[in-house]
Amino acid sequence: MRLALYEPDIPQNTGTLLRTAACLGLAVDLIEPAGFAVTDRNLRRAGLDYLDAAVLTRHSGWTAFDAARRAEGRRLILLTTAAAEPYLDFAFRPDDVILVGRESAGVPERVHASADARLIVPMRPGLRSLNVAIAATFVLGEALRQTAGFPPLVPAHGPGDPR
Ligand SMILES: C[S@@+](CC[C@H](N)C(=O)[O-])C[C@H]1O[C@@H](n2cnc3c(N)ncnc32)[C@H](O)[C@@H]1O
Repeated sequence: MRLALYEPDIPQNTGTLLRTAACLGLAVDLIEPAGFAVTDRNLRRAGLDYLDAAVLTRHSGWTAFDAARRAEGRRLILLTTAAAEPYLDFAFRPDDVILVGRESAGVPERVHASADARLIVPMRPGLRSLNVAIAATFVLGEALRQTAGFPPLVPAHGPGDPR
């Protein structure tokens, strides 16, 4: 399972997602341009002291990312508020790429059309969207549950250890 971020706008969300992916053992594809300079300094300021544990691949743009994804034979699973299929009804595969859109505008039509599946986290009517990191976390949790992809549990912390 991989997580892909389409032209993210907000470094704090990218930091949250990189940290989440690092903790879950997921690689991240960052599709540029981003709305901020993608530097270690900016990502660390976004709360990511987990950067060393993150597996991050930067792509110069959509075309480069999509070519790499297709070459590896991975399905593209887009999370979008424009979907009709709830994510809980979908059968995930271990090598799927889960793609989230940019905070300001989601993804353009050609990206929408390239996806093998488009999934929604159901919401109450009249409300626009979830925070991108929250939406991704719902779906990654289900995808990892279905594919038995969570990291094995080992006793890592004592009660007084830093988290
Ligand atoms: C803040 S939302 C973008 C809203 C944007 N106005 C749009 O039209 O897509 C950022 C990203 O979070 C994800 N997202 C947010 N809420 C979602 C939901 N309920 N179901 C699926 N994805 C969601 C999508 O990937 C979306 O592109």
